Amino acid sequence: MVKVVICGAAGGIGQPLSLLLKQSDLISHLALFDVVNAPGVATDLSHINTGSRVTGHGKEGMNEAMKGAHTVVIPAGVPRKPGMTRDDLFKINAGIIRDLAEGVAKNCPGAFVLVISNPVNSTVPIVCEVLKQHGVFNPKKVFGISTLDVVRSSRFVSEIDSSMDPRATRVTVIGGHSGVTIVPVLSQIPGQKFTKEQLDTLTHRIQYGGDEVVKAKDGAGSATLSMAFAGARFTNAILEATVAGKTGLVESTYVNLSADPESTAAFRAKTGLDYFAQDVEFGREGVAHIRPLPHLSDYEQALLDAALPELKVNIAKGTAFITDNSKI
Ligand SMILES: NC(=O)c1ccc[n+]([C@@H]2O[C@H](COP(=O)([O-])OP(=O)(O)OC[C@H]3O[C@@H](n4cnc5c(N)ncnc54)[C@H](O)[C@@H]3O)[C@@H](O)[C@H]2O)c1
Ligand SMILES: O=C(O)C[C@H](O)C(=O)O
Repeated sequence: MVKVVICGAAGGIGQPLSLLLKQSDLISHLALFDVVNAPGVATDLSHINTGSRVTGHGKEGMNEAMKGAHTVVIPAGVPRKPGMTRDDLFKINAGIIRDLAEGVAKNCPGAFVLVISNPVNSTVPIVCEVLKQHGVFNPKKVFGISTLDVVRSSRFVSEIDSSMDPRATRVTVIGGHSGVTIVPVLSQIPGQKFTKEQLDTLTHRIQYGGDEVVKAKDGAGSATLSMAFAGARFTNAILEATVAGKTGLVESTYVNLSADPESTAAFRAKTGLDYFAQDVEFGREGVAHIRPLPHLSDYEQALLDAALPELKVNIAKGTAFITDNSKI
């Protein structure tokens, strides 16, 4: 039995993500949890003729939804409006994520937890700290989904150079998931010959792609459909590795670096960071290996240097929200 829970399943991301995951043959039970409209979304999806059973769980139904889950995907919380940063969402989303992480600790302590809710740089540390407090933290099983940065990179690169197939062009994106903390490693794309001007354009577009959508939606939220696509791609990769035992799957994702202490020791000592997005190889237990940093061009090294201070602040803020009672 493979039960996957979507928290925030009736939202802008939650609905299309649930639809995409309803198509997975690796899921036997899709449990949709939301404080509004979950039963309606679940009943609708339950008529689709794929193998999984779908259940809906409203406001009081978190424990029931999470009981025995294999994987918990979290797109719950508020999205940005024009003029806001992701960090501006912390005030509301931090408490939501803390409560959901409590639910994981109590109901499915061994589950894989995939965090979409922003600010990802801080919400992932919140989840990890809550699980630590309950004595059930396994760093190999908690992921911040930064796949949308990778998806955007592949697409935007192909718009500048039409010889690059957006489906086949894999771009490693390191750092975090907000503005300057998003560091695309474009120099590693085989055969790339971008000019400095193209690199500037591409890098800015990848770092601020989220703002492009927020602006275009003009107050009606942020990326939902492209995020659902990215979230389904990431969740399917986790399921293929952990349920089906498929090897060789790699995604850039934001993780606690203690998931692979050996491979990340030098980087942690140099930067003092406990969380970072990097290419991760998946295995039966989740993180099998965090790859060493790819070779960075001088241009990318400067981007990384600019990312580190903000990342550090974001991580400390999420961590303190759980560990420092004066911050609650
Ligand atoms: N990681 C990424 O790349 C990425 C991309 C896009 C959006 N996001 C983030 O995802 C989050 C959701 O975005 P959206 O557009 O789907 O928002 P939305 O407002 O459309 O949906 C959020 C849903 O969460 C539900 N919710 C709120 N509190 C809850 C709780 N305690 N338990 C369960 N459900 C709860 C709401 O009822 C709503 O249905 C935002 O924080 C947004 O910034 C992240
Ligand atoms: O930009 C946002 O607030 C949503 C998301 O993080 C994105 O990158 O689209």
